[in-house]
Amino acid sequence: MRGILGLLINKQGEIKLELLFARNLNKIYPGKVTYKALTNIDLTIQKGEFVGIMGPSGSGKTTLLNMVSTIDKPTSGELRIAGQDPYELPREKLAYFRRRELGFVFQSFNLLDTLTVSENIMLPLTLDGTNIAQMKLRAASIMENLGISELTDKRTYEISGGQAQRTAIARALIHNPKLLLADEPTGNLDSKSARDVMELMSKLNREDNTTMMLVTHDAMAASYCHRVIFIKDGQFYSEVNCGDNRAAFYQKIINVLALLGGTENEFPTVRV
Ligand SMILES: Nc1ncnc2c1ncn2[C@@H]1O[C@H](COP(=O)(O)OP(=O)(O)OP(=O)(O)O)[C@@H](O)[C@H]1O
Repeated sequence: MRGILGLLINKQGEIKLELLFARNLNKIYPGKVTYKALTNIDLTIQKGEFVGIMGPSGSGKTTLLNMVSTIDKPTSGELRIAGQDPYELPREKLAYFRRRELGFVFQSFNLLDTLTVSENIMLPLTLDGTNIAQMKLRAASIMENLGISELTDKRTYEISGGQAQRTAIARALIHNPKLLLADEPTGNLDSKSARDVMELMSKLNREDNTTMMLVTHDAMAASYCHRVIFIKDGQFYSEVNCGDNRAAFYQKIINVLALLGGTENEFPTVRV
């Protein structure tokens, strides 16, 4: 039974909060030749879940992420984040909703070179007008939690890729977003740093119950999720669940990727 605010009561009588609820999402890109990038996508993510999205190049992953991140409106379908349809909000409120409720982590880190690590992390709070002492406290606390306290005064060009991604994750989480959206967060990292970043995301998900959606080509990264949804040609293809054996989950992901096809270099599946 589904109520308001995304509350769902399952057959066992447990109350679950649907952080993300998407039904029948369709996206048609207009143009001389229109292109249907997503067809009837259903996706539900419950509070505290860590969900991966995979699929070959051009399958619609970024399009889906853009819909969920409220950057681009679906052509049709229903979307709610924590019970709110973001596209019902007027423009200014939508920008505020995106800033308050969502956190973003990108492949290219998107840090500002002119700022120190801690200034980068505090950036979302400066936009909200939080006072400086409070911002510094919050930044120090999250940096300690993410193991990057020693980077406080460093500039972004003085830190490694793995440290830059940790900084970006700290920045994404400093305002306690309801949903963290990560787009290929390991795409620019060597395999050791990639593992470290995924370990960190997994820890944040477990310990802080942070809800996460991860778009990736990387089976190793995806194997840190609770479940992975595969899309192909803009449509749902299949879903695999982690269960309690991550090695077996990794193998299941590899198997689906093999069935999905794609170019040889598309899925870097060699990280075991
Ligand atoms: N603005 C746009 N206008 C027209 N077509 C687009 C637009 N953006 C994406 N597409 C098309 O929609 C399809 C899905 O693109 P999308 O970027 O979502 O795929 P993807 O799975 O993220 O791919 P990749 O893994 O290569 O990043 C592709 O065929 C792409 O060419």
